[in-house]
Amino acid sequence: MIINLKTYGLTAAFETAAAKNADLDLARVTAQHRERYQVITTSGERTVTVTGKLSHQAMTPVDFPTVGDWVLVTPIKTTTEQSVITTILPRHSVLARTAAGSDVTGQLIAANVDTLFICMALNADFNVRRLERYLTMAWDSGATPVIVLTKADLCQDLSDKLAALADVAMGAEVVTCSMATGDGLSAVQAYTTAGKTVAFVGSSGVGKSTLINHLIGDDVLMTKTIRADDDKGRHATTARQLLLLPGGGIVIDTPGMRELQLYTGDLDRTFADIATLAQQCKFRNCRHQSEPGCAVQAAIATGELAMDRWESYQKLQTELQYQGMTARERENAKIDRLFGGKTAMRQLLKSVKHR
Ligand SMILES: Nc1nc2c(ncn2[C@@H]2O[C@H](COP(=O)(O)OP(=O)(O)OP(=O)(O)O)[C@@H](O)[C@H]2O)c(=O)[nH]1
Ligand SMILES: [Zn+2]
Repeated sequence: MIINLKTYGLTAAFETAAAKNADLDLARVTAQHRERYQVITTSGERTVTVTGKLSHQAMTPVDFPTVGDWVLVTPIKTTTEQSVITTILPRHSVLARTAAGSDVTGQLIAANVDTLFICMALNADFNVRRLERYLTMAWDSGATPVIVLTKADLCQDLSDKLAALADVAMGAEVVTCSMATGDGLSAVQAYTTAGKTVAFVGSSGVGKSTLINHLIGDDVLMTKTIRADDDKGRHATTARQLLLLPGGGIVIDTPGMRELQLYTGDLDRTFADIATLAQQCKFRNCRHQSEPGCAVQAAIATGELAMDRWESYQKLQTELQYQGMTARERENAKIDRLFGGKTAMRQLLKSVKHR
């Protein structure tokens, strides 16, 4: 079977770039698992690594392939031969994160994304300042941002919110949708046309997975629903990190995108049960570890407070304490990390060269 790589987003520019090395196979990276990459070629999927030369010459993580990259791989002529990536073709967009507190380590999250959906829910999550920040960074990545306002069914003052947005949209188009009613799904689909690569960013819980599942279709949606209680479900669904949509578009959903989501909620409100318990601890500054008279640990012991709930609270709390920054600073820092983008990456490369 011969696969038409245009289905996977191949454009004339990449085709031309690849033609200079006719002895190599053109491929797109569909998933990454540490040093191993899953790629798609005209002859099907392959698991590959990078050549020693590429690895040796790489100065920073941006020199390694990432999901969405177009690469050249060595052909396989015998069944025992192992195909390797020799070249990464120039990227037209790159989503990256830079490590906090360090300017030399960065990590790519995805490459060659055409449309970046910045998702924001039309409930308490709605925050114009945050959106502004996301947009600035998104334009820097090379991808075209589209603002997707989710959960329209929960919104009573849509026109007010749209008016507040108008000032900061910076030329980005705005789409409003609700997956509860299905309204606006077709407006999102209008961007996921044949050969176009899209990705979704936004705070946790705004409805990205729900939207992606609607784009993929009912079958996948069902599997996801069945797996909702299984905390391994997420990994199962993201094993393939570049997905083809039935309508012809391509979605990139890498674990890296998920890991860097912003938690913007109010911890004490989201975890009111834990806040109430904490007030009953013997010591006011109880850290709820092994202090005597700790009501939180007591509740975990009796099962009144589920361990995984306590763990997710701690995880979010750590996130909120992120280097002792204010909520605003922390949020900005996280967005900066998510959208290291070209500018940051260029600086990153420069700083390495100057060592
Ligand atoms: N009312 C309403 N709820 C929605 C809508 N879309 C999603 N939800 C709900 O919002 C919750 C979070 O949705 P997800 O799709 O998991 O959100 P996410 O952005 O993928 O969040 P993470 O999984 O943390 O990355 C789920 O309970 C959904 O059922 C919507 O349009 N309206
Ligand atoms: Zn305590």
